[in-house]
Amino acid sequence: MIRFPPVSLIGVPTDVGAGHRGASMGPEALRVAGLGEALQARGLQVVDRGNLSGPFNPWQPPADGYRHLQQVVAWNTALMHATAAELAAGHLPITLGGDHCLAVGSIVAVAQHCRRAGRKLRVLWLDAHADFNTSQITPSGNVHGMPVACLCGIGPRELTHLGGDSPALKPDEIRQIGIRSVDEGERRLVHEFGLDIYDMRYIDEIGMKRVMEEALDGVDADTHLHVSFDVDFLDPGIAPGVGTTIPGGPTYREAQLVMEMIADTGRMASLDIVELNPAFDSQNRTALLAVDLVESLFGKSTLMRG
Ligand SMILES: NC(=[NH2+])NCCC[C@H](N)C(=O)O
Ligand SMILES: [Mn+2]
Ligand SMILES: [Mn+2]
Repeated sequence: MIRFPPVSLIGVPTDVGAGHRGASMGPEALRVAGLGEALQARGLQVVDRGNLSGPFNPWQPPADGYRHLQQVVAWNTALMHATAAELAAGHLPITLGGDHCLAVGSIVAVAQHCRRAGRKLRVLWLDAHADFNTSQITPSGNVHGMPVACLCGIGPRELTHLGGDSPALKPDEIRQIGIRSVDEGERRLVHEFGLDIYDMRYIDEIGMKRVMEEALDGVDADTHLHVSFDVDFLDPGIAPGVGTTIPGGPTYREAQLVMEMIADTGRMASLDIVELNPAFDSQNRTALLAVDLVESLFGKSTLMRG
């Protein structure tokens, strides 16, 4: 049995970084699907901090390559502070998104926490997308397609400097898994930065077990493992409730294996659950699936052998 610290749920009802409205209903859908109760049933101490507040946004078209940049900055600033407070208290923060632009705020706080404690950081980015666009190359202007680039130091100053002068992440601290949609210019940039990407072709060829062994290689007792779980990572056949569905994602079994192998490390210390969009879901099934997978992240297993 892995021991986890008390878990804090931080709702962040945003869709300001997305191309469709509705991810702002994500935190409530996860609550309705029983996330808190499911973790409590696993013996965890869970506190729901409710939702952060931020600017109301009338929906606007992109300006200068970004949609809603100022609102994105405001929400991320709030999330960064909330995450930092939970980590300082020794808790395991779970961001209930909200769209994936939020990973800037959560991961900046996580990275600062690790630097201060002299701990190693490994980010696992579970996603259909690399989220490595910039205002020059984005096809959409949606900031949820840019957080990894911002964390690595390229993007609008307000986001690249959210936590101070140096970039929050070094490219070798992140592993991206499940990737199957990368835009033209984004592809070049990803290669330039040398990001470690386990795309679906690679997963097909070598299998999820080996992919996870590689992605988790080097994670040790001194590593803080942050999981950024974009629900569109999953195949849309099982997870239709997202704004940007890309076919050909991991199956239920593959996703379970990912979560179980992360749990086995015993090192997960923070988590984002993002991009759930109830407006595209039916009967909350994608939220229920996310809760099921998060239970596995926290050690629920049907394993009989071994
Ligand atoms: N977190 C996400 N769902 N990101 C989707 C990004 C889609 C596309 N690459 C874009 O920049 O617009
Ligand atoms: Mn995505
Ligand atoms: Mn994403």
